[in-house]
Amino acid sequence: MELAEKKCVPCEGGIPAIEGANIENYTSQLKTKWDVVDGKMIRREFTFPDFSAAMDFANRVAEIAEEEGHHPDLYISWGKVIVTLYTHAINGLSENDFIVAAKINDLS
Ligand SMILES: C[C@H](O)[C@H](O)[C@H]1CNC2=NC(N)=NC(=O)C2=N1
Repeated sequence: MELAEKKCVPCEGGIPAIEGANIENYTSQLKTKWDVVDGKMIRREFTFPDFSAAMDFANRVAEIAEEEGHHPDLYISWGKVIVTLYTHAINGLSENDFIVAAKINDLS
């Protein structure tokens, strides 16, 4: 099943983080490139013509996050949104991060 079709599973810890070569297995399923940061987060920068368009995008990301119960860190500035995903409960990456990334990719 495609990542974008999956639903996040509530995570309160107790599962191993996705690491090493397994991260590549997931990033390769994403339709655009997300950078892997410190081996435990994925990040993508989105650009827009102005602040308002960036804010609109961030609000659509927020809707996905609330629907999925899994929340990215968002940096919003003029014409730019940086989305960082990791699973706080395990201080690393879980499948939830890649599911939300795939759904965010489908916004643009
Ligand atoms: C039970 C519920 O799934 C958790 O509290 C969720 C909420 N959103 C979350 N978002 C992220 N990014 N990491 C988490 O560990 C997390 N935990």
